[in-house]
Amino acid sequence: MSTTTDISNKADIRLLVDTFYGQVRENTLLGPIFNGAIGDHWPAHLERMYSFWQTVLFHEQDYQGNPFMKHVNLPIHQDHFDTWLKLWHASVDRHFSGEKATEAKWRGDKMAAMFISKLDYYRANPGRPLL
Ligand code: HEM
Repeated sequence: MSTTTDISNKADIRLLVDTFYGQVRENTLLGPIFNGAIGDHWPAHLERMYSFWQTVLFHEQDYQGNPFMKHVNLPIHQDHFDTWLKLWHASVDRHFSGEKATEAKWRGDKMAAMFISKLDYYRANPGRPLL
């Protein structure tokens, strides 16, 4: 029998996001990229990420923004996304199980795949917006 419960409220999202970015910051591949871009704005970044996942998982319009464009100029490739996903899945599994936990991992997978595909396009076609 499972000993963990599902993601069910904003406190759960905070725990998940805090766990994930705690791992990210210590990761030798991802840590320098995040710390370089975010500097001393971690509290603001975490607040945005709580809102983002609240919107994605619970359909509450808490987050507004254009996540992809924040990644366009970062030096990130497949191996960074593989590591991001490994840490994201591990953070979800560490605390939660159930429908929302599965969805959180699935959404991470889909958005990472979409980011990689769009990054490939932007790098191959500089100055030519997709839309
Ligand atoms: C290689 C993997 C990734 C790296 C290194 C990365 C890095 C970053 C960094 C440095 C920022 C802050 C940018 C800034 O404030 O200037 C950011 C923001 C963000 N990232 Fe990522 N990211 C990655 C993958 C993802 C994925 C897969 C998702 C979606 C599930 C995601 C969602 C977001 C969102 C929502 C923001 C906030 C955008 C805003 O401020 O409105 N990231 N990311």
